[in-house]
Amino acid sequence: MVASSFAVLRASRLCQQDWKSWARLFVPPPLSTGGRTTWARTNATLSVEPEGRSCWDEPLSIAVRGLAPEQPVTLRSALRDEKGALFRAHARYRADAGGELNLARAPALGGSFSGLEPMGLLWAMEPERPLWRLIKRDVQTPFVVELEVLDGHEPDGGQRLARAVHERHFLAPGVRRVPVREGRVRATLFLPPEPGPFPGIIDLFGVGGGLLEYRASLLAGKGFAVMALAYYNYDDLPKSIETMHMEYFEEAVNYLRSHPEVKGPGIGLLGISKGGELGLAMASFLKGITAAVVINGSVAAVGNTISYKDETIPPVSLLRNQVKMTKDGLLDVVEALQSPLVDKKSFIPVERSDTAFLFLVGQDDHNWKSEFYADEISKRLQAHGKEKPQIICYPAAGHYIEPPYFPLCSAGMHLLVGANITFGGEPRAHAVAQVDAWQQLQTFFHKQLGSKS
Ligand SMILES: CCCCC/C=C\C/C=C\CCCCCCCC(=O)SCCNC(=O)CCNC(=O)[C@H](O)C(C)(C)COP(=O)(O)OP(=O)(O)OC[C@H]1O[C@@H](n2cnc3c(N)ncnc32)[C@H](O)[C@@H]1OP(=O)(O)O
Repeated sequence: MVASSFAVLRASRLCQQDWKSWARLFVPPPLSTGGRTTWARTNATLSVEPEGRSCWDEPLSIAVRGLAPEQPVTLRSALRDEKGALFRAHARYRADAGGELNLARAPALGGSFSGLEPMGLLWAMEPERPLWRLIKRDVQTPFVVELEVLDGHEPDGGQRLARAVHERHFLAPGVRRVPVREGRVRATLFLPPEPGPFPGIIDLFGVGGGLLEYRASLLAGKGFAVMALAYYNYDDLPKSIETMHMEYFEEAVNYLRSHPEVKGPGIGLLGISKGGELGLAMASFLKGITAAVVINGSVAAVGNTISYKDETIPPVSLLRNQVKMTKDGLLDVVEALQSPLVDKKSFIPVERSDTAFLFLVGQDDHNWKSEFYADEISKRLQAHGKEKPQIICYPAAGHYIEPPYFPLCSAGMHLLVGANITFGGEPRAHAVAQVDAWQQLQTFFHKQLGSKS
């Protein structure tokens, strides 16, 4: 791993609105009636559809009924992650002439977002704890989202008129979760409801390691057999890694390809960030990979060597003097990796691959130059007579392009750098990118891997 001497920077200025007391939410203040319109309606109802529960990647229909005509209200949302960190959003609205408010038709007038954003109360959530990323660790439990309607336009002040609690699940009904401990492989396989076989996909996250299952579990709900694969910092795998041995990943590919519920002949790969870089290396060195989706990946080995049999790809040089400081006191490392066109030995030999590629690129990725890497891969593949990859670029989207409705993580601790860095992205554009990217990658995998036969 890259050694780090950077002190951890405190970037609390980035922390969004500091809500003084969560407890105050539940203690409505008395209504002032002296000469002012009293709007509060105790018969207001908040409806969320589907009712009670849904999958995290499903859109919701949110409406309030029983308000006064043109009544100003504030909607608030909140959830806690499994570490107890609170994420919240709020937006100001006005009811229509009939005392109704439908988020599919009414624009938000301000708050955490503005304009017509039916899912803004989810994607615009911000962590109370600075630089904290919304991560789902246990996919067998939902995130519980609390929604509230408050009288007036003061997010901390108005009387609460209605409330709803909605569970956002990560396992669609019937999806099976199977822990995998086969040979050296440490993973979790998610299988759609029977019967199979299903197109198979290996899912890889990035630096930090561990075993994140939420993307694989959601994708299994779309008809794929998806194996979330750990490669370090999990179970009996190494805590850190100097060299990424492709033989480990080969074992995982072979395991999935030979699974009785996985349709052949080849499988798909999905990787983000370092996971995208690894996906590219797997597609270059290993057999049996028909399709790969790389989300903001690198074409160079970064931070560690990649090895397969007697070949090694050394990491690109770090350009420490290119690390910048943002006005928010974060490091910007986007210029801090040497180009693989200069450090040529660090360029992953993609030209050897017969895999079909889809690159999903956030054009405001500040982790590294994802768009440049995708373009260079495309040039290299075509120069070697290989199929031109599909590249989809998302303006103003940052590094962590997640499944729909995950709030943007625009900055945070980077374990490889050892400091808080900016990951880029503008919340609304990033939310749009996530919805599209999720659909695009499913369409791509269905086309390349075939639907279940
Ligand atoms: C010497 C100078 C160097 C100069 C360098 C110069 C240039 C470098 C230039 C460029 C470098 C770019 C290289 C980038 C390459 C790779 C890019 C990526 O891969 S981006 C990351 C993508 N990764 C993932 O998506 C996987 C994320 N997974 C994880 O992080 C972990 O699995 C985990 C979810 C955190 C779980 O792991 P674990 O159970 O072990 O976690 P812990 O609970 O023990 O926490 C560990 C650590 O993480 C902090 N943490 C935990 N949860 C969160 C959260 N939700 N949000 C923010 N932070 C979280 C936690 O506080 C712990 O931190 P600490 O130990 O400090 O307390």
